[in-house]
Amino acid sequence: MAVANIPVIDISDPKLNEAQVARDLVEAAIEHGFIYVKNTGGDIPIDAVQGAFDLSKELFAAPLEEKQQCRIQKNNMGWAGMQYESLDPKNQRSGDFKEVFNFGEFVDGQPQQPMPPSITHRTPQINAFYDHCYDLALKLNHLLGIGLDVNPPTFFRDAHLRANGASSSILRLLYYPPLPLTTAQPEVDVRAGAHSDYGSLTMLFRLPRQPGLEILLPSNEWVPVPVSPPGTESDHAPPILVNIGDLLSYWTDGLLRSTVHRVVFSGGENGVKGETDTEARYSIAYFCHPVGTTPLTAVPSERVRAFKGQGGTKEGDKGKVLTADEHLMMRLKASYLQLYDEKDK
Ligand SMILES: O=C(O)CCC(=O)C(=O)O
Ligand SMILES: [Fe+2]
Repeated sequence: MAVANIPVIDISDPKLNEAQVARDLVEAAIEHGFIYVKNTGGDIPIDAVQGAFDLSKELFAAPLEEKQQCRIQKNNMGWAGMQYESLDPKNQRSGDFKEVFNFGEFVDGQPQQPMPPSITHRTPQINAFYDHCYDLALKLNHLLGIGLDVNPPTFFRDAHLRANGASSSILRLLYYPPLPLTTAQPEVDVRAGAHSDYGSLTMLFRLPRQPGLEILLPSNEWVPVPVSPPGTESDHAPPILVNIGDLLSYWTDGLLRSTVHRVVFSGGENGVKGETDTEARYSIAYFCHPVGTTPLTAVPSERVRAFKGQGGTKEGDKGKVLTADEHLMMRLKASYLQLYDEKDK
């Protein structure tokens, strides 16, 4: 079966030509909205990724009461249980078949949401992994600035610097239990409903042989995104999957593509060869957001300007410049109706 034809890019080899890598990254962001970033350990150590998955398994195995003490709040931090979130409420029969835990930005090494007591001893490890993701996200934002000839090329990177203020960036651990084979659950249809991400960009870590992610092509066809695409099978770890979020697409007037994706029970023969979903699936996403007060003003890039001139879109644009936080709030309200309805009354 067809699989997504997403380019694999190596951004960590110091011998590579930075300008060329940046152009390749931008072309992939324009055409696909998704990019595989080779995971050589140069940016994020391989054992840090493995350690984060081990921690995730420990966290989701913690007693339910511990997790319930950390329920997700309006600040988008904390734990959400099975079928709480519905990423595609109009088309789903039931909530997403998954549990998640969202970590907000750490402040002076301290988490900003309650932690299940079983994993508090691992706080420094989560903090360190968060920082690795932050550093890589800065690098990617810088490369996008270079590839788009933004003046200055640090335009996007600077908008993400912690030194300039707090952001809504989130490190999210995801756990998708297997579908019990013995119980007929016709109401369970999807692991994560169709959606696009809200932030500037997302970095996704997956485990070998754990399929399920699909993207929607412009032809309206769903195709799987293999964990280990051709050419990466013998790497020490699968590539990090990077995708452009709604905010960066909005900011660039739609030039960079925010692609709709979902996680399905892909089942035997429909899946990618060598990948199976009879077991629990774990993934880790880092949702990168600019500093909350960043105004999403016109991007100083000829390429972006020319695209806007050709009719690029800015959904929701009513002449008012939104800040990064205002843009996020608009998107969150749509998928956490339950939370916002209860609290806004
Ligand atoms: O688990 C995955 O592979 C993707 C999750 C995802 O798309 C999300 O949480 O936004
Ligand atoms: Fe997503």
